[in-house]
Amino acid sequence: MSYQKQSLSASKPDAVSGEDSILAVLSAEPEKWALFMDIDGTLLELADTPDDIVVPPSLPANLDALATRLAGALALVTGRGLDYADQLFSPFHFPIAGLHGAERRDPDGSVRKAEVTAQFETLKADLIAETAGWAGVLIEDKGAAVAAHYRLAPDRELELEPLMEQALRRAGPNWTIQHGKMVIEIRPASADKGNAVEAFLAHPVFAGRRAIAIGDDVTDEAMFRTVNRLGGHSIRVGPLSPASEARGSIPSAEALRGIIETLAS
Ligand SMILES: O=P(O)(O)OC[C@H]1O[C@H](O[C@H]2O[C@H](CO)[C@@H](O)[C@H](O)[C@H]2O)[C@H](O)[C@@H](O)[C@@H]1O
Ligand SMILES: [Mg+2]
Repeated sequence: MSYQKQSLSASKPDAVSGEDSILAVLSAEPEKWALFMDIDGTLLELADTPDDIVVPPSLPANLDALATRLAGALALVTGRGLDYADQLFSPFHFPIAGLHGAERRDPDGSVRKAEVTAQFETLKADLIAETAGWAGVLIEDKGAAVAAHYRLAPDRELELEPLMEQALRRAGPNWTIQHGKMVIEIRPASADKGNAVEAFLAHPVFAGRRAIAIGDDVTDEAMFRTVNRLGGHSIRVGPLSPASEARGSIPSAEALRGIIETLAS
């Protein structure tokens, strides 16, 4: 398997050099690193709808073996709801942040969930009703967040934008808009993926380690900025882009799973 090698943090004298790779770095000194990975588009290929994703049967156990090698310093950081994302990797339960950072389960098992107000429940029901006739548009109810997907109806993006902006005004200041791949979401404003990474790093299992964050989308930029600031490595799945603050890249989810499998064995 091949993957792009980039100068990951050239300005830092102790940084991993451009000739190194995530594989080499993690293999050489697993006790020094903490790994934060996004799910959709990063560990898994994107699918037409949220429920159509496929988790390769070997992935959960490979993640568990890698987590063991990192002494537990591996977390999933996703826009999915925590419970939904968690069951994808059953029977394992990794430290996980859901709803783009608003929900979190720490290594000690303690769970922090975002509050769903009655007003937000009404708003979600209204969004479902308002888009009922929009063929291909899918409203994903994630509890304290809601996503309007238009992957199967790309022409609807321009109509969904004002609809979601209007819904955000109804939701109030505790929520914010999150754009993503063929999706517009309203998520809790309380935390982003960067905040989630920092919260994990404060936990004894992760503390003192340098962070590697791997993601593919706009929401992952928050954790890229955080790990860059903290002297870690930011890796984008897909080509490097001037629009992204990621400093390294891996070509595909399949390539990442290959790296995980190698590290797990
Ligand atoms: O942060 P992530 O783990 O990458 O989650 C981001 C969103 O992923 C899901 O939507 C995306 O993947 C779907 C399945 O591949 C795809 O159909 C959709 O177009 C993508 O936007 C998920 O449904 C969202 O809730 C996540 O926020
Ligand atoms: Mg993603």
